[in-house]
Amino acid sequence: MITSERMAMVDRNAAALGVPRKQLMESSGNAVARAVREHADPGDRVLLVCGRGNNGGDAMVAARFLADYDAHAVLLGRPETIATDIARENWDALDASELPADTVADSRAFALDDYAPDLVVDAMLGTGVTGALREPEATVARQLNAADVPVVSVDVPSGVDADTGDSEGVAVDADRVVTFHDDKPGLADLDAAVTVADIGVPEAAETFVGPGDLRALDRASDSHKGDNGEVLVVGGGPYTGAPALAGRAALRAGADLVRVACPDPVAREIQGYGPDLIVRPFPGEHLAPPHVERLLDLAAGHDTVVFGPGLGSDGATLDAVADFLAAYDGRAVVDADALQVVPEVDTAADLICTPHQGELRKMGGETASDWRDRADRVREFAAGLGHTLLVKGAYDVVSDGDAVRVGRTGNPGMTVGGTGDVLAGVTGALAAQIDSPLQAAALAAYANGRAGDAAAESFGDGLAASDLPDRIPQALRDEGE
Ligand SMILES: NC(=O)C1=CN([C@@H]2O[C@H](COP(=O)(O)OP(=O)(O)OC[C@H]3O[C@@H](n4cnc5c(N)ncnc54)[C@H](O)[C@@H]3O)[C@@H](O)[C@H]2O)[C@@H](O)CC1
Ligand SMILES: [K+]
Repeated sequence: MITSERMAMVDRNAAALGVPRKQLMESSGNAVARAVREHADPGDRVLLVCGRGNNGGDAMVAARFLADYDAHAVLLGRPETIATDIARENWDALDASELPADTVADSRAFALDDYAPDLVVDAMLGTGVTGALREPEATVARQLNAADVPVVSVDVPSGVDADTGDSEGVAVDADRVVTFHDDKPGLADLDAAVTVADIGVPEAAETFVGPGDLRALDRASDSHKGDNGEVLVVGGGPYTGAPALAGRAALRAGADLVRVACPDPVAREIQGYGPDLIVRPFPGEHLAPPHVERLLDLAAGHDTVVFGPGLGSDGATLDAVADFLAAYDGRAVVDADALQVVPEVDTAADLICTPHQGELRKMGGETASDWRDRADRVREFAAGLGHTLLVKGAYDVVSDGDAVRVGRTGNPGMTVGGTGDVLAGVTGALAAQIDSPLQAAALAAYANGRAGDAAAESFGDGLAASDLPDRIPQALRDEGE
């Protein structure tokens, strides 16, 4: 099953892999023509009703594959109003090839009987539908539903929401649906036979995080209306730079506000770095159980907590981490030494754990040299743990115990200390903006690697972790769109 939102991401990722949407449309149209062949005989009259979006484009392609039928394409609207370049190119190709095609500008001009079809291909609207069908689509849908003619719908019956199966007004009552790439949740309860057509989307477009995944952020900024979240970084002790790097990275990944809770001496140093980070010091040299109550209060006012950068592995510190996690029920990123506590602790929190492979082994997980084997193991381990894992490596493997995503951006220069702190901060900020922890972690791995790649262009293997945060904003933009 795939939602329309995820399909749009995968589609963009496929284009980035060199399989553009027009090529997918060609496969889709071909699949539609194959379905026609199963339900009608050569010479039969086939009416292809095309909308002005890419759903219509699929049927325009199909018309080219049906030369041995009496096929006729009807565009609902004037050609100038076709919404996408690739649909228009396919319409122009029909026109230039002098294949039977005409346009219907308004509902009064359409009468199904004029075509006397043996079969209708419904390509008015696909996943791009919003609201109730407008005219002339609504009238055409009513005529199709009233007639005794078999209807094959392209991708989804026109008017039906592919994610929910709902329709706000009239929708096409299809006999058969040819849907693309993967089944859609909204098709399950319809009275139609559903065929899933493989249209040649490489598996890599789903597995490897790509520019399409950046859409998760666009959507997040629509729904949160500018509220990009507040992040609390809990870190510092033996190390000072780590929480500051994580905090700065979280700001650059779009968090509205970042506070760093750290021991007094670390706080004084972080304040010296500049005005961007708000510091909430606690007494002593390192985190310990007496600090936990105050941390919990503080955490309650934040969307996510990034736990771990520079905390160290003092016994009292690890006890404090365990106490915190046992009582916390929000969302947190856990990194570095704090990770070893996670498998033992019973927590209601929603955790994203970001171990490197050594830390994963310390948590009881297994690694493997081949990334595919590693992906299987990470998925199993995440399922057992009940949390999301982002296992760092040349290929970063992300899993919530169900789905797996792999980030393959980045370069060997990033083995320098501190890049993990940056990643933890970016993950915290994205997890404050994106609902799915899997998607937030996957995008964080991708953006961190891209920022590292941009830094390597200037500094090669001499890159430093502090080069990364300022390169995160660009790494979170899709320049190819
Ligand atoms: N990977 C993909 O996502 C692929 C998608 N393809 C096809 O592309 C379709 C999606 O294409 P689009 O995003 O262009 O969307 P659609 O073709 O579904 O519809 C978009 C058009 O419909 C209009 N519209 C929206 N709501 C309406 C309403 N209630 N009444 C009347 N008109 C309405 C819009 O103004 C727009 O012009 C898929 O369903 C599928 O058929 C395929 O070509 C291949 C690959
Ligand atoms: K359709």
